[in-house]
Amino acid sequence: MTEPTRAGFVALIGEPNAGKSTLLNAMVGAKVSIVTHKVQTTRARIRGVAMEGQSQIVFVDTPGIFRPRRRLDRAMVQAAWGGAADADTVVLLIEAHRGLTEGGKAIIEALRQREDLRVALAINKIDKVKADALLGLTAQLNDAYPFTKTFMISAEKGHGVADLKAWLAGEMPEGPWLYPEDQIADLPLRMIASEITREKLTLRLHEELPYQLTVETENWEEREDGSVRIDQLIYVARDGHKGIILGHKGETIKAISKAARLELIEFLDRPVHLFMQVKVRPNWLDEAERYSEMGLDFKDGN
Ligand SMILES: Nc1nc2c(ncn2[C@@H]2O[C@H](COP(=O)(O)OP(=O)(O)OP(=O)(O)O)[C@@H](O)[C@H]2O)c(=O)[nH]1
Repeated sequence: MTEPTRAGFVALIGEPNAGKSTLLNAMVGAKVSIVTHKVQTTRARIRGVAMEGQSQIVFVDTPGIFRPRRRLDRAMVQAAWGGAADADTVVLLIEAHRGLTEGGKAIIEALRQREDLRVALAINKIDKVKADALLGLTAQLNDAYPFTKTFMISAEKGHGVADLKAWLAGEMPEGPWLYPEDQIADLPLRMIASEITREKLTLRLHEELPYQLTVETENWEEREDGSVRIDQLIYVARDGHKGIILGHKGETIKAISKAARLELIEFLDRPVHLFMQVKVRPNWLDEAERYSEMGLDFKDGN
């Protein structure tokens, strides 16, 4: 007899930088969500689809849950909790070397308020600590919350990822698959292209600036010769920011554009012509349209 098909949603939650995007990419086996060393890089509720036997696991990669101050931050937190509430299973990532931080405690406190959730614990970055340190941390975390199951993983090195994935597959409810088997992400290609450019900007620019800009893919043109022309706009809040992104004689934006183009060529597997323009829009952080482009809800007021 063949196994029944299963399909469901898994939300990855945790503090910024816990390794959610890295884990998602490790399970889906392709780069779908941008990964950088900087915190709070994930804005949209990006999904990746993983297959394991007869199970289809749809991952919701949520923005790090943190204390929101600005409107954009609040929209991100809203999206994070929205992702958790829709999920069949939630996986909380805690960094092994940081242990139970104040931020981690706040998330656990919030989880306690929601009895409907099934939450597994994944202690990530175990490559950074000694094995005996993990026992104490596991006990401490399981005292703080009744996790369905505990995993010790290194999302980056791949340790424990297969076990976690196999377990999640078994947790998915029986039902038909939600996506075609070969589809890895339901993000529109335009959004993936914007994310790739935003990642390159984040890697290249310093400090706060990456959080004060947004990238939109305005035009996507498939050409007869098999190549694609992509036009992107980078919105910044200030003139000064525009100058930084352009750099001396346009060198910075050229380097960013080149890096993004190379990645797009690899991702799309065809020639790419990429054009970027930087626009100053003092109020982009308060414009509803910018939010829907990022897959976030815009709330009136603050
Ligand atoms: N040593 C080690 N580093 C890891 C591991 N998993 C992730 N990292 C690193 O931790 C950093 C943050 O990882 P991300 O996957 O971007 O974290 P995130 O939780 O998605 O972050 P936000 O998008 O800011 O919420 C990156 O530099 C990763 O390479 C791991 O298992 N071991």
